[in-house]
Amino acid sequence: MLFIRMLRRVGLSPACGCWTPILPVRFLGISPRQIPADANFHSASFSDTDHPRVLITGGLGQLGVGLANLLRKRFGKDSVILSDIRKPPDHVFHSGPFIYSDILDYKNLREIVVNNRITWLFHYSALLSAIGEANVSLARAVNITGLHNILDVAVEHNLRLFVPSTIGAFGPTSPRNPTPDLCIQRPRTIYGVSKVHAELMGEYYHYRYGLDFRCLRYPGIISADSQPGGGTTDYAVQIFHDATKHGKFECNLEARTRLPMMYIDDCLRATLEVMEAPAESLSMRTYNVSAMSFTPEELAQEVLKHVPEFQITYNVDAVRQAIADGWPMNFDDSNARKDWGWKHDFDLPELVTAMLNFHGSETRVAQAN
Ligand SMILES: NC(=O)C1=CN([C@@H]2O[C@H](COP(=O)(O)OP(=O)(O)OC[C@H]3O[C@@H](n4cnc5c(N)ncnc54)[C@H](O)[C@@H]3O)[C@@H](O)[C@H]2O)C=CC1
Ligand SMILES: CC(=O)[C@H](N)C(=O)O
Repeated sequence: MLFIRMLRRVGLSPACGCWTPILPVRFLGISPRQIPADANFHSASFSDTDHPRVLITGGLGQLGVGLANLLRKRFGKDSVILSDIRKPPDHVFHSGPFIYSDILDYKNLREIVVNNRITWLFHYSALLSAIGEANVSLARAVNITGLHNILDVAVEHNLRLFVPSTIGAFGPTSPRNPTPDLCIQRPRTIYGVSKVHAELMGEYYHYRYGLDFRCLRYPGIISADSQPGGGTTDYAVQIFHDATKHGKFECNLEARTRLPMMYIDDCLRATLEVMEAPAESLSMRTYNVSAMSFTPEELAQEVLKHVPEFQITYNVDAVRQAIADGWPMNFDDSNARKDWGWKHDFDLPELVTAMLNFHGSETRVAQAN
């Protein structure tokens, strides 16, 4: 009798031995916080359509604005709300709905989801690898406690949830060349530990409560019109800026440090594709995605083809180098390619051309003014 009561409490039926989805619903309180009447909602219409209604957390970092642009093209401007704890620049504020949201404030998150009838959530808030090592307790709060809030709000409101993971979810004892989806994961940064936790918690909530959790492990992402937020792969963004502006670049990783990388357009397209993939095509809930892999000296050689006077020097940052030395060198993304048809567009030459075109035109505009 006692045993049956225990089974019921954890949601197991003694007859079939199977799980029933008892939700981890928190105490239902009413948040004193209301979204101000003058919030920048651009008269969002929430009439029922086939389109998802999207919330992006941590949306003012390197990737969020680009993701909002892509999703707004597909689902309509007012269907996608960008949020962050920072103040948006004017062009972002005027490009579509923006709202303040601190992922550590659960009631505020729930209020936003309810008031805007959110159906898809892209959870981008995080402290990245290098900045996380400089502030472990904040990284632990944002990346782990914040994730718990996101998971709970997603399961409570039946959201489709995307959480990005990273090459940083692997460590020195993982196979590094190539790194498959399923292998040893013993990262040595708080960032990596929090991302392994996110992968496992998301998958657990999927199997335990039916949460539609989807996760891609991104490589280092390279973008032209947004700055990286404190990672180990940041050099591969800064190099283009310095090459066009100064003709030289000081790299904080060793010349032969090989890491997987991806152009932002590929990254954001992969994110939308996995979110739109039919559930039955997903044999897993966490996938590696990859495009290319290079070292600083290989990247510099490619830049040199366009900027003949370009020079690279090295001044190695010990923290970033130690992190990079434990990360994958090549990423095996064959499961993503097989299951939902992932295919990258940008290899190293196309990436370098796209980045230099952007920065070159910016520099020419600046010189003309
Ligand atoms: N950029 C990259 O190369 C890669 C990024 N990713 C993941 O993609 C996601 C987005 O990355 P990025 O845009 O590069 O990050 P980022 O560091 O540029 O931006 C993160 C954003 O989170 C916000 N944030 C911090 N604390 C918050 C809080 N308490 N509540 C709400 N927002 C908060 C920050 O204000 C910032 O705008 C992250 O989860 C990151 O781990 C994964 C692999 C590679
Ligand atoms: C690869 C990542 O997750 C990020 N760019 C970082 O370097 O921390």
